[in-house]
Amino acid sequence: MTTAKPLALGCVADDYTGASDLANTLTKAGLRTVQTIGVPAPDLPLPETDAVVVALKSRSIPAPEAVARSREAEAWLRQRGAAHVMFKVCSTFDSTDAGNIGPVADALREAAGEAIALVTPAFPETGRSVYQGNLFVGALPLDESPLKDHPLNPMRDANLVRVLARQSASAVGLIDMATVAKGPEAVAARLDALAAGGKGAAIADAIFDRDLETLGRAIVGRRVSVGASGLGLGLARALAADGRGTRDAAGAAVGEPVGGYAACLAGSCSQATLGQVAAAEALMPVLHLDAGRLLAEPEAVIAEALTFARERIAAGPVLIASSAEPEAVRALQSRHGSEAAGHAVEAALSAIAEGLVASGVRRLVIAGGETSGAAVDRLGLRAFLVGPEIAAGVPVLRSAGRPEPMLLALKSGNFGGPDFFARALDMMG
Ligand SMILES: Nc1ncnc2c1ncn2[C@@H]1O[C@H](COP(=O)(O)OP(=O)(O)OP(=O)(O)O)[C@@H](O)[C@H]1O
Ligand SMILES: O=C(O)[C@@H](O)C(=O)CO
Repeated sequence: MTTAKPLALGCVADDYTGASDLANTLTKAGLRTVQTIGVPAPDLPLPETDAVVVALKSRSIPAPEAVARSREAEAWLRQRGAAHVMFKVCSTFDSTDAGNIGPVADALREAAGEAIALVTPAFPETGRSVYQGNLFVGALPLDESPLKDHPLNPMRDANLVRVLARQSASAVGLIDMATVAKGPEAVAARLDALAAGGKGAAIADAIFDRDLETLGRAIVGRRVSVGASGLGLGLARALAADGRGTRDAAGAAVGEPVGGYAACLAGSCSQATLGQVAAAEALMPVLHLDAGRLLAEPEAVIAEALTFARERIAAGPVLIASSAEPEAVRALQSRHGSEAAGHAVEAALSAIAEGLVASGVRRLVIAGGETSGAAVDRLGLRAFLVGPEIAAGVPVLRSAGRPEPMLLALKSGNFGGPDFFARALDMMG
């Protein structure tokens, strides 16, 4: 990576859509940002940038591997001058009692030589708020939201002090709203008091962007933090205010149209994505994959999906979806196991992505974090420049380091409105 000035901010994201979400937020807040896929190889030419988000696919892998990959990314960011490294996690705190938020946060805090790390997934733009340590998705506590049915990590407890403590070696404290409302100095003092009392992590309340700006100002001079894009917003605004940003950062040029065909893939089973797939039926040909048959005879299902696409993409975009309602997902998982079913479907969708690109697709919309990660890895994409925002948390991305550029949209499962696929394709045209 060739960049002259030291990075204002380094970020390590635990999935690709989350990385895009954060890169979008940082760009809008005034930091020119590049998203890389993994730690970039030395030969990867990248523009001068204020921030780098290193995207990993580490949310649902064994914790020791997630820790190793995250520490490698953190070290790379420090070498490029990042004084602060933020570990980007899901705004719905997607994790299990095995991790990986706790183990990775512990490791990055230790690597940074910090006594305590502030942690908050609050992201008001998408309706995520934290109060008394409890995470709300809209008006619902996390454990009453659709996230309770997540295929890989169903969230069954809204109290993040408890959730993080179960997966962390650190004792976990709380920075409550009353403290946040007093301003950054009060937050910093509370952090130091918790550290003195033996806490290694502190869940911070936040409901509005102003709360995140307070948190950003409180920790911008420290070396590590953990959060979703809301905390990224707070840090970016603090850094931009200190002159560390770029005036025209928002919506970095996506460059000339990339041409080629367009296609959409959906592996997310979130309620938002299910609604988007349903809305797409009126706009483009949609193929619903039979996940049960896909596990039994993947090659046949992949070949049929690519035939479906090849017969139609010259006339316009198509959508290929494995997305299903929770009860259907649970039925498949009960027969094959959650991880095995998930990984098999991801592998099939990534093979379809490869076949689509081989058939001339250069504009690709993908719904789902794990699904996006599998497809981007299969396509060998190495980095992205951040373009205009399609929907909250989802920018247009232009591939970097690829002979024939592509445009992508990597949509977190819960993000976007019913017209997301249409909006994305329109902005990538
Ligand atoms: N019909 C299905 N039955 C069972 N599992 C499925 C089915 N379709 C997709 N999956 C799996 O469900 C998981 C969906 O995870 P993914 O991260 O892609 O979406 P998401 O969790 O909604 O998005 P995000 O991580 O951005 O919130 C993947 O492992 C995918 O392979
Ligand atoms: O923070 C979020 O909700 C998203 O960026 C995400 O991480 C989904 O995988």
